[in-house]
Amino acid sequence: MQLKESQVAVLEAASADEATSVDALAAATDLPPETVTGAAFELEEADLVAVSERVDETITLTDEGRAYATDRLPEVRLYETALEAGADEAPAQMGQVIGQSGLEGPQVDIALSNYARKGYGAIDSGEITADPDADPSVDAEANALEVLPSDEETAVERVDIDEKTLEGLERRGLADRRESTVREVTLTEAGVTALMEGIETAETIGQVTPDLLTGGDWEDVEFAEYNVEADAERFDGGNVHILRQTAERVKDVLVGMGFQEMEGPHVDADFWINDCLFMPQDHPARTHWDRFALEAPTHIDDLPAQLVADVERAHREGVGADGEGYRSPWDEDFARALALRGHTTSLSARYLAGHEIGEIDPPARYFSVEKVYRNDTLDPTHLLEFFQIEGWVMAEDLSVRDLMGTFEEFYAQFGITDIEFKPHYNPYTEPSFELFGTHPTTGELVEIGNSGIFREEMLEPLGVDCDVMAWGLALERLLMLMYGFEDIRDIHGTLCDLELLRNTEVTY
Ligand SMILES: N[C@@H](Cc1ccccc1)C(=O)O
Repeated sequence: MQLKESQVAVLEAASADEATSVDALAAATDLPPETVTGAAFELEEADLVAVSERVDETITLTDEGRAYATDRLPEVRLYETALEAGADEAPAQMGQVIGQSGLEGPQVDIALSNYARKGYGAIDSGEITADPDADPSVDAEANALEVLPSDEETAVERVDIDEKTLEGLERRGLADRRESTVREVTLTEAGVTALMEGIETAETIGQVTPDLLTGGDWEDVEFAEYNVEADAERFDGGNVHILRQTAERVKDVLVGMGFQEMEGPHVDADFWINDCLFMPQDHPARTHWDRFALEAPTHIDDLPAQLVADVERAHREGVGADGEGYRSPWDEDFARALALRGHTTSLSARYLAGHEIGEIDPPARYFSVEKVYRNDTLDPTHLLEFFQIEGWVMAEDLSVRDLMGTFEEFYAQFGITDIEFKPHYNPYTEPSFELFGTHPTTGELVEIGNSGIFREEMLEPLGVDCDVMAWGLALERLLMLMYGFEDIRDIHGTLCDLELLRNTEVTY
């Protein structure tokens, strides 16, 4: 029998009595694992070996995990120092204990945040106590760090550590879990017979070289076949960001619900952002604290004169027999100031006023999924810019039931079926509702949007004489509910979670 060199090597290294892993065969034959896998499959085809497959989970320590495996966990070091300082008898000064513990930088925070959680003691107004009954030798995380292998080479198959502890270590970034397919090769009877009868090596060429081509040898040699199933190195290619993917899904869903898309400027006149929405000019959101003003140009050139007059009248005098308006100053120059839009309701105002695509007749439904800008403080749920899912429905007779039903239908498409509503106030809607959803891992209520039915004072000057219900929903918060991350910075910016961005598939 004649076989390729790699096949002969694998056949000779394999055994009929026990299964040998591809990695072990690679070590024994000095061939790369992908070559061994290829040869094994070819031999299996010829019935000379059997190949079995299983998925193994390997767990390794990260750099930080390795450091704690040697130096001990920060919270354990804090506990031991606290004991030395007598904190099991009387509270000790925290600053002093930390100083003595030798903990530095971020390790201090890590120690503090795990100390009480693990029952080592309490920390209160600058003082620390140590629970005399706590016992670091039964600390599940500390013990796990000791038995976990420290590098890929010695990574073991699923060690005997309970799931909760492993999850804890992973969350703290101390251990990494990875799944891999392990293939094992066993000689078949035919394989054993073939080996006994003797096998000749037929040389095959894996790669065409310039020498082969110029020398003409390519005509005589045998080329190896491609094996598309061979194990290959893990490769992380480019990917559409999940925020962008989800924005596309949201658009698809809304188009499916009969909505048309609005477009408009990111920088707009306060007139469209605020005045058309019956937002008084002295509203706190209109101060320089909240908005990003433009340095140049500072003002829009022109605004529709009749509309400006109608909006000004609504602000000053109100609308309808009982309307009172704000009876406060209204200044066209103030309305013409340019800013980055703080919501995309500016687009709704432009479209409803007939300023974009002409007069719109009921029934009509419009949406946009676009960026808005707010001068907020950065925290786990706020960024300076985010995507708003804006939308409105214009019809003769609309009620709160239509509004709630629309949200239920929309969010159900993303698997979210427990929306809650809270009465709210907006100058431009009455009634108004905030929307909440439940975070899938923390169980906390997360605000996901704001909505309502546009009031007369807004619609009359815009020339709309039927009902309009409307909303602005946060795309990033929808993502939070879908994928369970807790910090918006996991998907944005320098702190983002690359694994999450690489591995998350957007489904709906
Ligand atoms: N503009 C509101 C959302 C909204 C739009 C339309 C009607 C009601 C509320 C916000 O940004 O929070």
